[in-house]
Amino acid sequence: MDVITLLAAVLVNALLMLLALAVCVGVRARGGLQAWQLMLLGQALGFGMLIAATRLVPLVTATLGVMALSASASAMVLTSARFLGVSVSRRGLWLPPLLLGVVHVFLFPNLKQTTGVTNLTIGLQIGWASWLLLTGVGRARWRWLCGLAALGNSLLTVARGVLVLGWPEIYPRFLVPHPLNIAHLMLLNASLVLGTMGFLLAHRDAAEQALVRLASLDTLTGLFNRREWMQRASRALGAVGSAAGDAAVLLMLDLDHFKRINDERGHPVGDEVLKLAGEVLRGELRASDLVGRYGGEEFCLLLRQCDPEAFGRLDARLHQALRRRCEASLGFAVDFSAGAVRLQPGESLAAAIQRADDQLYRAKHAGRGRTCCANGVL
Ligand SMILES: Nc1nc2c(ncn2[C@@H]2O[C@H](COP(=O)(O)OP(=O)(O)OP(=O)(O)O)[C@@H](O)[C@H]2O)c(=O)[nH]1
Repeated sequence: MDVITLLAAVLVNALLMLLALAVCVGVRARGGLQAWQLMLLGQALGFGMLIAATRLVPLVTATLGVMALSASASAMVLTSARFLGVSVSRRGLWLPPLLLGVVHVFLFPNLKQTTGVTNLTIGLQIGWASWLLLTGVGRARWRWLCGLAALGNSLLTVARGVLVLGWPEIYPRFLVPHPLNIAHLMLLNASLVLGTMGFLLAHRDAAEQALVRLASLDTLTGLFNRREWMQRASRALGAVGSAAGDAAVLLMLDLDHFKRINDERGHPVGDEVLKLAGEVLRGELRASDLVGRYGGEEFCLLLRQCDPEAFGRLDARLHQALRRRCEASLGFAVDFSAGAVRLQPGESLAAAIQRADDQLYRAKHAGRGRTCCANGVL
């Protein structure tokens, strides 16, 4: 089989996938997919230059070709890191292509050395990507697909480097239709396709997770929205019913005179107060407690294992923390009224919320800035 044809096939394949990605997800696809588009572009440019090097100023075209391939391997590392949500050294990304270019110029046209250094460098770069992918956390299928494709590619590239440096007499020159060259280019082509499929899956997973987050969180405060909180609280309530003595408390909390804050200081300041309230609630509660924005300036809390003494302390802490946070950040204090009930075995969430709301109503009418409790909370 003709190696130039295979090289051209890699080039065309990379360009077609680049085009398909641009059409399907756009050239400005966020995060990892954009880096993968750069990786495909680097492959196309690199192999295009290597083909050109057979006819045109080989020193320049071959050097630019290996630099493009090395930059493309860096883009593969960047793609993996972005999808895995890890950071990688920037220097580790741009230094190999630059160094490789310089070294290539100095060693040219010594085939053994240029080929050895090029293959070892690019092989190790791809190995870095595969290591990130295969050791990353999570059970995502795409991680294994891309990681194994990169591992195969990396091992074969490093092996070529070792072979040419150690046993140059048996190393097949790149353009010779030797089984090793054919196998390498076929594997490279397959790994480009598998990598593109894998990272598209990763892109879809990330979009799905973002949608789930959007559907379950309140955008202003970052707390659970009403629907998500109700679902989680219902599930927890089931557990409370079965675990006698869980001593769970439901607390409904409503910021005081919030309309006045909006009217007198503006809606953006009102939004800031809501954000601070969200931060205070997140900061003061335990991981096992469930907090959500119930609507407007109203919040719902389900406090597990909350005995009367602990509840008294928490309630005082919440009132004080909100006043202090608003005073420090906005220059005026904000307080809240709240109603608390202890969950009864077998009680529905709706019934418990209604009881807590009655207590909240009492707190508002008793002068605000306080928490009213049904029997048994304190
Ligand atoms: N800035 C801002 N305001 C909101 C948001 N959601 C609801 N509000 C406002 O919250 C205000 C709630 O007003 P009220 O229900 O009268 O309550 P209040 O003024 O706190 O009175 P009390 O609860 O009796 O102390 C209304 O003006 C709503 O427009 C929001 O996301 N941002």
